[in-house]
Order: sequence, then structure tokens, then C-alpha cells
Amino acid sequence: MSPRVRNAIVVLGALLLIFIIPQVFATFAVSLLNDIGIAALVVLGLILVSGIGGAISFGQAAFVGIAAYASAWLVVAHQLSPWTGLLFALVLTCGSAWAIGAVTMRLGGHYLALSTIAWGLAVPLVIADTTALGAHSGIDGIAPIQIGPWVLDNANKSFVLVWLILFFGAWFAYNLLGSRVGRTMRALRGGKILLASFGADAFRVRLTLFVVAAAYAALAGWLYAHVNRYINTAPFSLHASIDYVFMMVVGGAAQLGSALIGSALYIGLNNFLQDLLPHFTSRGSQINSLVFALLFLLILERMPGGVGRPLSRLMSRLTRRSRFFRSRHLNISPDASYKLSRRALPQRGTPLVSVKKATKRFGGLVAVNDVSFDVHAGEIVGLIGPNGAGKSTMFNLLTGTLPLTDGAVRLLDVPTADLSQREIALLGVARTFQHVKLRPRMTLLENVALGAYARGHCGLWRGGLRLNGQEEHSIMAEALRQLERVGLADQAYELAGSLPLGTQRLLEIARALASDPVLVMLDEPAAGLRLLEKQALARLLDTLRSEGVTVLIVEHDMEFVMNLVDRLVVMNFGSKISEGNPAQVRADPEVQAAYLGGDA
Ligand SMILES: Nc1ncnc2c1ncn2[C@@H]1O[C@H](COP(=O)(O)OP(=O)(O)OP(=O)(O)O)[C@@H](O)[C@H]1O
Repeated sequence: MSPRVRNAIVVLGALLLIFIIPQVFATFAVSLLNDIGIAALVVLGLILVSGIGGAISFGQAAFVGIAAYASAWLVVAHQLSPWTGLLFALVLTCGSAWAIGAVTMRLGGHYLALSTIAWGLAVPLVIADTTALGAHSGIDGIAPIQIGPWVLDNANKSFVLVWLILFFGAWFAYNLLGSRVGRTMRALRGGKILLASFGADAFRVRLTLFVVAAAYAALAGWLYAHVNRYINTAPFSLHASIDYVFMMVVGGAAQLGSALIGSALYIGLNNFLQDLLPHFTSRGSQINSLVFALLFLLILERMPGGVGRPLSRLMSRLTRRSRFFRSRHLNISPDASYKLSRRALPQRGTPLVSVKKATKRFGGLVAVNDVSFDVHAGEIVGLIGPNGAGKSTMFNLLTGTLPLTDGAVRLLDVPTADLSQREIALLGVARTFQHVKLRPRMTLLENVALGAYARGHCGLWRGGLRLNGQEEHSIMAEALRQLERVGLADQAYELAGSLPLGTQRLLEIARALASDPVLVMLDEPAAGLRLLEKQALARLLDTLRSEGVTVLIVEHDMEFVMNLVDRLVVMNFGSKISEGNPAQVRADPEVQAAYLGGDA
């Protein structure tokens, strides 16, 4: 069965359920399901920003509140339609998320969480103090949503809309995470240096996630106001934000499906305890809180990935076995990769990199001291030296990962002093890292596709609405082509975390090549490789040179380097001590004394 037919069957099944449930369930159960659906929307956004993006937010309920009050106020005070209210709610909520995110998304660690707590506290306080918003009494008599002749004025009638929006929201998030922009979102935990290395801006990606999460909260707030027809500040307090974080953690922050699992577990259990506890004690609410605190601790201790993790493992085991779900592999036509933009390579022999008196100091330590050298287009140049000589620091200076203390670097005749790491990458400089930076829970194919990020154009909307088919196909074809070049195509659908370290270095090379680079900078690419793999790598680098790609390589394996490179630059204690072709460098007495010793 083709994936398209299979997906259509799944979608039709889900839609059928959405339409049948309000017909057969009692109003009480349907209204509980509405609460679960609305909460799941908020948690879906929270999973995106926190579970995927790694930026914990305790301010989601405040966004729900802004949207609920914005729409309710417009509809009640100005007699406008709830649909106009939705538009206003989305603009106001996303606008405020953008403004807050622009300040807080640069903050790391606890600061971000603290600033969202401040936000989560402030919003309900301000609303409760605003007379036009009903102050502490809230807003009553909010008009129900109307779709053509259907007035959704009770729980059963609202159910279909709530769950259709949740279904659409989940579909959008799922598509988004599988798209070009979504892959950068999933790579965020790898850090901003990784993202900049393929031309993405981590701050922008994180801010986008924050605004998208607020949009989900806005939809939930709008539904909440018009389904319940009455609002006050209680459901939008900091306490409610913490409840959403709880739902995310219980469900499992790493998978979208957990939004539903977490909110259903939380709201279902809460409801059950609220009914049960008054029969036994008058302190029901305290015991209720205690039960949730204990449950939270238990889940953190026993299931750190949440209840959703074992469930999703079970699902993937079942779907692997089932013929209905099995075809996981994409149908990629190899020549589709040529539809991506390609860079014109500079004429062989023209100056590509020019380093003039580069110096880098870390406090009193001079890691790179007054080093000058050039690299010409189409060459392979080796940067060698003993441990601590300053090679990786020089790489970081060339790629803009570290700023120069003194001196200058020009790439393609462009001075790089004022360029960010990302802007340097966009000039056509691709790199690998001494300590590999891969996303272990993404497949090999997806890791390499990250490298082609800057060659695509489809953004958030086209990714989320699946209007990116052709570009996505080209990116995946390019990723597969590069995996073939490094000999890993047969493992394309495996997780990168399952690879041995040496092979992970090859995967980084494939990712660097997917960016269609002018200059490839490889930091110890042969470390951990077996002899045959080293020979294959040397052949690949030789092919790149014949295609006109320039390679700068840091490597400790002298046999590998000497047989491969056109020229060598030798560093020791931060300074350049020699430069020339392999034979000249071997013969240099200073190099022999400092580095090559008896090998020369
Ligand atoms: N961020 C940093 N802060 C302080 N010192 C640093 C930093 N990065 C590097 N150094 C120091 O700079 C010197 C050069 O380090 P670098 O990693 O560039 O050497 P290397 O030639 O790449 O060594 P290796 O071959 O072991 O990787 C070392 O003494 C190192 O401890």
C-alpha cells in the first residue's frame, strides 16, 4: 500500500471518529474531551518550544489568556464575530510572543525559564486589574462560534471544531518538523555553532518556535473563551502554565503525540480525583495536589521520557511489523538533487583564503600567534602540528566561531572581521568538528539534509502545509547522494547516534558536502577510521579536488596527510614554523624537531 493511500485511510478514520464521538457520548464526557483537546493544543506548542527546541516556557497559560481575553473583549464589547476575535487574538498573542521572545530567547539556562515565570505571573495580574476586561469577575456572555447556519452553543456542537483544530495543529506540527525549517528546529539542541555551520540562525529558529507555540496557545485560548462562554483569570495563571509543563513531561516532551497522552492523563486523573476524594476527606484539593506531585516525581524517576516514550516505541514496533504501516523509506530519485542551486566554484589557483598575522589570545595564553598563510582554489592544504599547537583555534578563527584578537582573514577576497559564523558559512565554507556535532536521534539522511539548509527556500508555512514537496525531494536526493559518496547510503534511515565515532566523522563530511561548498574544512576526519575507510576518504577528497573544491584539513595521521595534500602549514605553540609541499616540510629540521621526530 502506498504511503499516500495509507495516510488517507488514517485521516479518514480520525475524521470519522471526530464526527461520531459527540453523537454517541454523554455531554459530560464530551465536555471533558473538549477540555483535553484544548489543553492538548497548548501542550503541542509547548512540546515544540520546550521538548524539541529546548527552551522551557512557564508562560504558555498567559498566552492562552491573552487570546481568550482579546477575542472575548472584541466580541462582547464591540459585538464583532468570534472569527474576527480569532484574528485579533492570533495577532495580539503572536505579537506579544515575538516581543518577549526577541528579548528572552537569547537568554540561556535558567534565565529563560525565570523570565517566562515573570511573564506568566504578570499577565493574569494585569488582566485582573483591568476594569475593561471585567477585572476579577471576568467576562460573561461571550458569543458562541458560528459556522454558516451552525451555532456551536454547547459542548457536543463544539467538539468537532475543537478536535478538527487539534487534528490540523498536530498535522501542521508533524509536517513542519519533517521540513527544512523543522530539521533546524530539531537540531537546536546541538547548539548555535552547529546551526551556523550550515547557515541557520539559532536565535531566529528559537524565536520562530516560541511564536508558533504561542499561536497554538492562542487557538486554545480562543476556543476556551467561546466554548465555555465565560472567562476569568484563574485558568491562565502561573499555576495553569505549570500544569501544562506537567502534561508535557508526563506525556513525554520529545514526541508530538504526547500532547494528547499528557493532557488526557492529567485532566482525566484530575477529574477522577475530584469526584473520588470528597467521599473520603474534606482536604480533597490538598491531597489532589499531593497525588500529582508524587506522580510527577515517579514519572521523572521511572520514565524520564514520559509515558509517551514507551508507547511510541511500542507503536513503532507494531508498525514495523504491520504491512499497513511498513514503508518508512522515501522514494527518492537520485537526479532530483540537481534541482538545488549550485555555486560557481572560483577558478583553480585563485586565492581563496588569506590569513595575515592572525593572533588569538585566551587571557594570558596565546593560542595562535601572528600566523599568515594562503590557500588557493582547488588545493588540499594540511594544517598540522602537535597537540595544543593551535590548529583547532585557527579553524575556529577562519569559520568565525571565534573572533580574532589581531590580524585579518579574507575569504573569497571578502574580509571576515565583521561577518558572523553563519555569514561565513553562507559564503560557501563548510566544516566538520573535532568533537562531532550530530543529532543522534535524527537519521543519517536527516543529518546530512541539514547541510543543504541554505540551498532551500521553503519556510514555515510551506513546510507545515506540505507545499514543499519538490524542494524536499531535491534536498533528500542530495543528502542521499552525499551519503553514497562517503559510503553510508545503505544506512540512510538509521539513527546517527547508533554509528561508531569514526563513521560519525564521515557523516559530518557528507553534511558539509551537502551545502555545495567552495571550501571544506575538516578537523581530524580520519580519526577512528579503519585503513580501508581512510583509503576511501582519501579517494573522496581527491575527487573533490579534481572537481575544484578546496580542502583545508587538520589531521594527526601523517601517512594519510602526506599522501594527500598539495601543501602543508605546520604550527607549534601557536606559531607557524613551516610551510611547503610534503617533501619540503618533511625535510625541515624545525618540523622534525618539533613534530615529526624519527618519522621524517
Ligand atoms: N576556548 C578556549 N579557552 C582557553 N584556552 C583555549 C580555548 N581553546 C583552546 N585553548 C587553548 O589554546 C591552545 C591551542 O588549542 P587548540 O585546540 O587550538 O590546539 P590543537 O592544535 O587543535 O590541539 P589538538 O591537536 O590537541 O586538538 C591550547 O593550549 C588550548 O588549551
